[in-house]
Amino acid sequence: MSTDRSERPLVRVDDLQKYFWEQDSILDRLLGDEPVPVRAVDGVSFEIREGETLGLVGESGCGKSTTGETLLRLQEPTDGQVEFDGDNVYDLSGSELTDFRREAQVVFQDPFSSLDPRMTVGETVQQPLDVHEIGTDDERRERVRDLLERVGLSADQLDRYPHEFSGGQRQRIGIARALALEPEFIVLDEPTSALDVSVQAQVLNLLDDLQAEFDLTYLLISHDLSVIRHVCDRVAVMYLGEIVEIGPVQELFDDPKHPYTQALLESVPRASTDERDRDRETLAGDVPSPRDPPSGCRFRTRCPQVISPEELEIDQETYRELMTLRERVERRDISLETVGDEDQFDLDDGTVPDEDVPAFVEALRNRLLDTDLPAAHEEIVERALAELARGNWDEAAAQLREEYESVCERQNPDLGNGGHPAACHLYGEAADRHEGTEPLQ
Ligand SMILES: Nc1ncnc2c1ncn2[C@@H]1O[C@H](COP(=O)(O)OP(=O)(O)OP(=O)(O)O)[C@@H](O)[C@H]1O
Repeated sequence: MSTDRSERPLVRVDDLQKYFWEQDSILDRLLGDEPVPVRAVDGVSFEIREGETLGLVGESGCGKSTTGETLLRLQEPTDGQVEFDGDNVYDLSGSELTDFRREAQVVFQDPFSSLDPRMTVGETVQQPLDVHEIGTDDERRERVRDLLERVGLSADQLDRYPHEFSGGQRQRIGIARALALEPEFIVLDEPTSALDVSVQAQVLNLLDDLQAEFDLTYLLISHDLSVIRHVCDRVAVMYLGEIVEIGPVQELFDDPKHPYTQALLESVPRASTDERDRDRETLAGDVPSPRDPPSGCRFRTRCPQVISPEELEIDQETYRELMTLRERVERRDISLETVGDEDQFDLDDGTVPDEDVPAFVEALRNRLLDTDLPAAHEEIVERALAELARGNWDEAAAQLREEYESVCERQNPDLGNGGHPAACHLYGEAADRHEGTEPLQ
């Protein structure tokens, strides 16, 4: 947004974690199971430079809001550190904490629920001034009038209630309230997502003007790539509680490195049908649960560029099919009872009689895989499926893992440093090893 930016970080987030425990089911508690946390934010590090707008983008549920709220200390962290202007936010108390609460503000998505319906607009905007005991009564009222006019409302509207305003006007009220204490930093959490498209641009322009006028630094949380592109200086991309890529906005849009960023950019709706078909392929599958994220790279279960072991020499599509097969074996998510024609195989004790194993394996293989495999792989798969026929799920999983395990599931790639890092094995050591073998796409 602004052009006059310094490189000095105003906010420095270091390995921030926020886990939630409170949503364990009653059944879990009755059974006395160990609570399993929701790992909403799982070790994120980034900086926000003075005067810049950093965008935080990712699908719903990836931890954007929790990151914003935790770094403002609206939520206590599970671990990690946030420095604001050189001080660790979580160590602050007393007047230092009060100062931080003035300097760092938030604007929420939903102007309907974030404004108290029983308070007039004047009271809403004045409340932070009252709480922090800034100025005399007259000075506070004067400041509220100025603020309302500054955000494009009229000072005559002071005594009205939120329901008398449109969505865009209510968001302006939220912005005026956030500005009341002359903050340095504002977290904008989906500030325009609840607004009509025509109003969105006006509110974004207002935020841009205010940033220049008051030297503000923004963290803009949005799932909307067009908002990010038009407003941000740099962008951090989040997936399942982690930052997978961060870089200058233009560079990230022109040259996205992480397969997740590439998929996000390609999934922006386009006009032509062909493109839309492609989009569906690029971000296939559901986001895994943040209670039990995949091992290694968290995106690997949906990644179209998973790195296969070096010597395999099979294409990406076939490898992806084999990975899916393996995951199903590991989860025991294959119904053996329904293999073949009705009552063809007798599975009374969970195993197939020896003489039926070859026919069972053939029927199961044809049900599970669409692709023809090179002979060596056909053999490996059939051997593993024969273990299933004998009820040996763990052995089948072990055999498949030994042949097909990817570096992407063994190691979680680091984000690294520099101007535009991406947390992906395609850019790490595995990439060097991979060079010159199979094409990745
Ligand atoms: N108070 C809470 N208790 C338990 N789990 C929570 C809580 N708040 C958030 N979560 C979970 O943490 C994860 C991250 O949520 P968060 O709201 O930060 O994501 P988000 O990227 O901002 O998504 P959205 O855009 O939908 O708000 C989600 O799985 C969410 O269900």
